Amino acid sequence: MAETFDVVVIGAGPTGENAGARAAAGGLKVALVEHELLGGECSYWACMPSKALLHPGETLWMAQHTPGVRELLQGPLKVDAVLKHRDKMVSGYDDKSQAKWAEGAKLTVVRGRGKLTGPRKVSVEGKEGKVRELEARRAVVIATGSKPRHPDIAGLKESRPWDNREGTGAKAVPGRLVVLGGGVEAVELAQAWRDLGSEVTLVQRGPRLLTRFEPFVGEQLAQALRDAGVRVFLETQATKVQRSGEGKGEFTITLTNRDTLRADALLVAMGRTARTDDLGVDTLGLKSGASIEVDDQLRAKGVDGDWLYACGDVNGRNLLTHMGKYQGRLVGDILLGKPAKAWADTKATPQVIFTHPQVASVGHTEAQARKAGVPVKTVQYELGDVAGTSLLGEGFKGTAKLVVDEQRRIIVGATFTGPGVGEMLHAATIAVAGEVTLDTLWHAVPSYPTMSEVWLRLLEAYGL
Ligand SMILES: Cc1cc2nc3c(=O)[nH]c(=O)nc-3n(C[C@H](O)[C@H](O)[C@H](O)COP(=O)(O)OP(=O)(O)OC[C@H]3O[C@@H](n4cnc5c(N)ncnc54)[C@H](O)[C@@H]3O)c2cc1C
Ligand SMILES: NC(=O)c1ccc[n+]([C@@H]2O[C@H](COP(=O)([O-])OP(=O)(O)OC[C@H]3O[C@@H](n4cnc5c(N)ncnc54)[C@H](O)[C@@H]3O)[C@@H](O)[C@H]2O)c1
Repeated sequence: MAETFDVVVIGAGPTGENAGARAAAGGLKVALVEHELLGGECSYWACMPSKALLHPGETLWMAQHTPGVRELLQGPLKVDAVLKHRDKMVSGYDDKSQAKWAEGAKLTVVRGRGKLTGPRKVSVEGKEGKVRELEARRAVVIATGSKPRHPDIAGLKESRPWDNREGTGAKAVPGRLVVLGGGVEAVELAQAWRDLGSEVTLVQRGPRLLTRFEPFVGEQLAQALRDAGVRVFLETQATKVQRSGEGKGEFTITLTNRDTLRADALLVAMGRTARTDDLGVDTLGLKSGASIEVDDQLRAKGVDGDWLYACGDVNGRNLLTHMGKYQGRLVGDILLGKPAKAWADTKATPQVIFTHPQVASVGHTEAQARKAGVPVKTVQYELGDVAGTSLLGEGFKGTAKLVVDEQRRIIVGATFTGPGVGEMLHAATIAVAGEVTLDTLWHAVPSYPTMSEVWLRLLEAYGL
């Protein structure tokens, strides 16, 4: 006999937790199904550990630019202390505190692997093989996240390389690390392990790093990584990977430019795919292993009856924790009968890359806005020319760029590079999501002497 709930959520990452908690707060009876740790990839093997590894290096970098402080510095980071800090940030890979939170949020946690067995029906197989059948009166929400994509490179899979789990969780610093990929994960983890003393080589197939961002971002970051001692190969790919010692020894990586790299660890950071294999979506006519396409109400396209929702990484709209949480909250509201529609994830998505310098962006790049037919005017200003930046540290640089819809006189995109710019981003997110006109922004006066004064300079450069 099936256990009945109003809503069954499969996957208890940040997205599933938010969807479930929102629905439960409104009075619905919610089951939250999880087969690993409550908190998902983000809490244990992605956002939290990577930022815990990056922050000490960034603090050191800031200190190295600060007269009176840099003279006090003695030597490199204390590796043991940084790794201990990382372990604390992932709660020792234990989800006890998350389970307590779920209880407080009135969620019924069902441990095991969830699988759709028909409309509104989910079967959950626990570790010991015991199966529980669940039935949802209102809806099933898929929030199963994503997993690393390993391209078809000869010998790669057999060599058992690192993915984000080892890349954020390693217990020791590899002497030589090769990173395949030039996206967000690649640059952050290349930076983190370099800061901790590894000899890092990054191999990117594209002409620059971070190709989804404004071109100056990738160029500046490649330079910053090189200055930090990372070897950066662009327009290069790995063609073959070999490993000695029965999959435990040294890696040999052959590149398209005929170079051969040798390494103690190899990190694959080449994108992610939706976790929909073995989920039973094929029984509903959806493609197993592919993202679940959704409408703006996060309803799975191609499934009748308004009962199947998908949010977070699994729908492929935006692979970011805060956007998954946003979608989760919207689904919770929709299930409570409130009018809600996702639009921030197509026009006002913010993202921070925690390298040093940081990268922060929201909305469209210039190229994306032009492609969307927006009448574009752009303005750019060097962050180093703002008084607040020079006070923050000697020789700090960076760039701020606004993409403006000239007709509506609103900002449709903003990008910043520089020290600590992540904390400056929310002002831009408010301007983009709120469609605040430039004439109103002129009266949003930034404090002196902060880096935010770059807003004034950008508006002046626009012509205000
Ligand atoms: C190295 C790295 C660093 C990152 N850093 C950031 C960052 O700084 N900021 C940011 O915004 N984003 C970051 N991201 C992206 C972020 O991790 C994801 O966007 C986020 O985890 C997505 O949340 P989710 O809940 O959709 O999926 P997940 O966090 O993947 O959670 C899905 C959950 O579903 C469970 N599950 C899957 N299948 C089943 C099943 N059949 N039955 C039961 N349970 C199941 C999984 O065990 C997991 O707990 C990073 C990613 C990586 C790889
Ligand atoms: N701070 C953050 O917000 C943060 C940090 C890490 C990851 N994330 C998110 O996690 C997701 C995954 O990150 P990611 O860096 O793996 O993905 P990504 O899509 O950002 O980058 C993938 C990289 O792999 C390369 N690549 C893909 N296929 C390839 C192939 N066959 N051969 C050679 N190169 C190939 C691409 O050129 C690109 O450089 C992203 O959506 C990202 O936004 C976010």
